[in-house]
Amino acid sequence: MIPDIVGAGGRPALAVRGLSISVHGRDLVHDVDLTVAPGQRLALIGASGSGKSLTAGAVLGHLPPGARVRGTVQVGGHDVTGVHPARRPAAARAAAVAQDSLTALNPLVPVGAQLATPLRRRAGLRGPAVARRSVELLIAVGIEDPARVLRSCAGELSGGQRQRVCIAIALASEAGLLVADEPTTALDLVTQAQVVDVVRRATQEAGLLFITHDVAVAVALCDTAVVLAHGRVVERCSTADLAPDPQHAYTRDLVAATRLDSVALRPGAPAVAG
Ligand SMILES: Nc1ncnc2c1ncn2[C@@H]1O[C@H](COP(=O)(O)OP(=O)(O)OP(=O)(O)O)[C@@H](O)[C@H]1O
Repeated sequence: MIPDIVGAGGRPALAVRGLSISVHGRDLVHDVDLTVAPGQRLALIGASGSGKSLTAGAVLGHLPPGARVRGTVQVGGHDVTGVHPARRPAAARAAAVAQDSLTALNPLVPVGAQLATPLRRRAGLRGPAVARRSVELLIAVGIEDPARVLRSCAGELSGGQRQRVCIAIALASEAGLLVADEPTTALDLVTQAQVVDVVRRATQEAGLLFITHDVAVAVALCDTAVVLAHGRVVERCSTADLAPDPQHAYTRDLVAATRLDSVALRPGAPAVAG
């Protein structure tokens, strides 16, 4: 039973309970609980190796060979623990945005064709509706010249444009949960702020699980924070309390290591299209 269900319809976008993961017998994630309501943005924060990506992998159904999972993962109210993404019901769909947009996109296939796949398979669109929705999605993520970008391959786009395209592809599947694993890490500060703004606008209804080691980005984008250290949750709080009042020594170290003065990242900062 899940005690803290929140959000529209009484179903959380994501409910993780007692999640433990071992890989080849090594215990790496221990007893993690996470709840994300529709429209809620939760940051899973931790240093490198703390278990963020393994946790995200369990949510998405992408764990490495040799991984064993205990506990449960529910997406949209459906138990998807250990279920391959292709075998999950439509209501339990999670869309992913990865850190490296260059490898996330097929370098040989134009953006238009990559965007059309989830629009046909997931959103059920056909004919001219696919092209119309593709343009709408690219405009929604701040692409100024959607016609050119639809014709382009990944290598012809800037890093910021590629990451916007990846977000558009994730949105195209109309999933109730977006899982973004360090999607801004490879970007410069200004582009990072733009992508944060796009993700913020894109998750008004879907839940967001945002994986990051960067407290500044978490504070700018998310309402809730869960801090992971050595595979265990050491702190959970509102992001508003994270920097001024970190409770755990590990969180204090993460906060100390972060630039919190980035004006560009502040919520409500003007977005620059690119
Ligand atoms: N395929 C794998 N086989 C064995 N160990 C793994 C595997 N993937 C991750 N690990 C180990 O699990 C631990 C957590 O890794 P994970 O990738 O989840 O960390 P992370 O917090 O996402 O780090 P980063 O921010 O560097 O991506 C690390 O000790 C890592 O070495």
